Amino acid sequence: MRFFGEKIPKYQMTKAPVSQAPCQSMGENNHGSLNELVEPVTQMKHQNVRCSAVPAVPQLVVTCEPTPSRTEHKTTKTSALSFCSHPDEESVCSDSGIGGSPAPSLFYRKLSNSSSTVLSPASSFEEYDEDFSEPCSAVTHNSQTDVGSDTKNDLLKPRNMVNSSPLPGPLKAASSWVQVVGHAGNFRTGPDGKLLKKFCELEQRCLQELMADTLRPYVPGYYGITQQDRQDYNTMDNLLAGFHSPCIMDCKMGSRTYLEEDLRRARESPQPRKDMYEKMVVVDPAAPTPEERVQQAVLKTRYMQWRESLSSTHTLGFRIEGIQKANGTCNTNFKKTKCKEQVIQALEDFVDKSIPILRSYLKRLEDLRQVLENSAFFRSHEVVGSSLLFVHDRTGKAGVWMIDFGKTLPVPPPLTLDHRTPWREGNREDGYLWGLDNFIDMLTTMLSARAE
Ligand SMILES: Nc1ncnc2c1ncn2[C@@H]1O[C@H](COP(=O)(O)OP(=O)(O)OP(=O)(O)O)[C@@H](O)[C@H]1O
Ligand SMILES: O=P(O)(O)O[C@@H]1[C@H](O)[C@H](O)[C@@H](OP(=O)(O)O)[C@H](OP(=O)(O)O)[C@H]1O
Repeated sequence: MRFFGEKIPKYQMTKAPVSQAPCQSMGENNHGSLNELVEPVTQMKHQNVRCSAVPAVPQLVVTCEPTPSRTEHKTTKTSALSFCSHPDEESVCSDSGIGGSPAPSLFYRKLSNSSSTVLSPASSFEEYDEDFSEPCSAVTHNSQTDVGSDTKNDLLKPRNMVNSSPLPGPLKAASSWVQVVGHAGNFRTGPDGKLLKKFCELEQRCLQELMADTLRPYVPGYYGITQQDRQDYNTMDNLLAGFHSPCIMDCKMGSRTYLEEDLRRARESPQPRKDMYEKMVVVDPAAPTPEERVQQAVLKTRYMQWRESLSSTHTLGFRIEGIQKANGTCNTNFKKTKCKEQVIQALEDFVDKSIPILRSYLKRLEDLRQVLENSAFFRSHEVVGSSLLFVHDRTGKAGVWMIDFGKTLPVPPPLTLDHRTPWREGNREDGYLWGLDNFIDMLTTMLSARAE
């Protein structure tokens, strides 16, 4: 969801139609549809107007200590609106290792969503604390078992992105961070224990707005832009701070993982991707259509829809992306975790069958649901590809936060979303609350089963 190099995110240039799109018929309890790309929608009339719901972004300047080990000095950010432009920057990772995004200047590739259970580079969280010299290299995950992945490059590139200078004492907590899934090379640990995520203007706008919304306690605190080595980062709280050897789970929320705008772009200028074809056939050789087989490539939206139907995204409105256990074991092999029983089994394993932890998560999610239902931000945004990050440790401390707002878009007023209505193209609904309802029901079921 990164848009490095883009002048203005395309998503902000388009106002999606509200009612004129034809409705795909979808069964009950199914918030997704696999057909959108098969039949081009000719009745849609998109207006290319700038979305007025996007507020002006105040200039933010955050400076931080230069990296002593580097010859390049950081420059102070002067304009919060300018994009970091890395048009030549190669994809930092690829699950397939064969090509990556068709538009490398616009998108960053994803690394860490592995299809296998792997051991974290460090065997336990405590080890990260000791590793002052390379905080992220020890904590950035890579799927060494991903088929076709260019493991050497994948491992090296993220490390090269890391500020490898020794950190002074008070920053020790900064090294206590682990990335479970997501695009490699997107993060750095920053000063004062903060987390730096590669700049994405959409995400910045959301985080800024969220700081003034009732959702604030449920998102990482946002501290503006930090520039390091000529790269801009959004600076945010490290949600793992204060946990000891945490267990971490990333769940992607919603019944849809691509934007309506992505569909429109795919129709207007289809860019079949070989890397996604490869990822697809590794999981299911029979999945590509004959046409895709000839092309040896699939559209991203088609790949995303396939991933949604394979996992619990369509049936439950959320899916588990990855789980890191306290002992450093990391499992990102949840692509086919689809039915309730499979999800419950993964959750039981995640909490190590702990009833108090389950109760804490349930309470936190119920509170979050209440806040979401009344949040001005939430009602006015299509929240796609965002995750809930679950964190607990052996002391019994547990928390859940919303992360990843790179594909969260304001909807054109007066449109508002309830996040439960099944998606029909044009209504912008994302199924977030439907997924949260299902999650809460599942935890409730798990707890009542244990009470029997
Ligand atoms: N504020 C945070 N505090 C602690 N860990 C975080 C935080 N934000 C992200 N992470 C870690 O980084 C991972 C990836 O985060 P995020 O989804 O924001 O990245 P991404 O590269 O945008 O992912 P995606 O592939 O879904 O686009 C999370 O699973 C989590 O382990
Ligand atoms: O989990 P998988 O199967 O590896 O697939 C990736 C996943 O859907 C990411 O969410 C997506 O990034 P965005 O959410 O940012 O679109 C990425 O697209 P990308 O390859 O274009 O980065 C996909 O490759």
